[in-house]
Amino acid sequence: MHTLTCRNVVRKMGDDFTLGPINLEIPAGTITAVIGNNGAGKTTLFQALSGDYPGKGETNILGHNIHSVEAKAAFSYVPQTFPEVLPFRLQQLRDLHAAHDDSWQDDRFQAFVHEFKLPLRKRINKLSVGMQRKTVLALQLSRDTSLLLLDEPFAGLDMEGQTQLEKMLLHKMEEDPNCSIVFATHIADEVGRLADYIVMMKDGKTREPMEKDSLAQQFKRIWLAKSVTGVEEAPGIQKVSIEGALPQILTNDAEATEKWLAARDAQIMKRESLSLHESLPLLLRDEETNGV
Ligand SMILES: Nc1ncnc2c1ncn2[C@@H]1O[C@H](COP(=O)(O)OP(=O)(O)OP(=O)(O)O)[C@@H](O)[C@H]1O
Repeated sequence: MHTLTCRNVVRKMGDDFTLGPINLEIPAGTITAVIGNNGAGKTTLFQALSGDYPGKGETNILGHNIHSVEAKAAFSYVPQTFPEVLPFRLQQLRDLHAAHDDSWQDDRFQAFVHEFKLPLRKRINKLSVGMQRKTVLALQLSRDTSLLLLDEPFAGLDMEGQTQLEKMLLHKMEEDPNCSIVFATHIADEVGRLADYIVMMKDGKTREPMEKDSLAQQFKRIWLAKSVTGVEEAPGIQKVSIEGALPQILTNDAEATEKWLAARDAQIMKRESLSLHESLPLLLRDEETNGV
């Protein structure tokens, strides 16, 4: 079952940038990290997924069109900027949700207020940028919804806040195993700790979601017993260097590289998977080279 489906979603932004066409399916019970370099279109994608745009194509949440009342009730959205809440006080927004929002969970809200130490009676535009984000996270995550769309939710949070948010998101998944979370991030550690899937963006387009764990199989560092002629041209090769006396290669397609090496009787001394800190930038660089 899919929590969110997108069919041929296209949004033109001025003369220079077009989002899509986006075709995307987010399975129930999964966490997906959307990654991409600055300007790749992540925020524009989140605006499109939330129905916050006049564009083409169709987005459904739990089978309901994004513009329907049913769909609106089924997801929470934390955008990158939120000018509409700034003039209010958190208490006023809490009262509004408590009175009119069937999905509102006040005990969860009180827990957020306590954890994030949120002031209820101060105008939100008088809070620091990080506190403003915590405020909007508290409001949106206190709604009992099946899909969380979070555009860079960790940006601007202090270290304690990042850890708290991470715990809250994992707790939400435990409480509601059919819930889905889609979040944009530039932080490899958050991808590592939270995501099941990674969706990569470049030039307004998304690639097929890939399993995070598959990256460790694909991206490897391999040490060879001696130099192999033409190894720079082997499939998947990202970099060839000498470490100590041993030639070292980085590959984004370990299986194909090792097949190529085996055909030349090259001896492998050691191999290790790359951390996400190393593999994600290579993945994004690869996109720059190969296109999507
Ligand atoms: N209102 C607008 N009018 C015209 N172009 C826009 C508008 N808003 C965004 N864009 C363009 O859309 C493109 C994608 O921007 P977007 O903010 O979605 O990227 P992003 O991946 O979220 O970037 P970042 O990682 O820096 O947050 C950029 O080239 C940007 O200039």
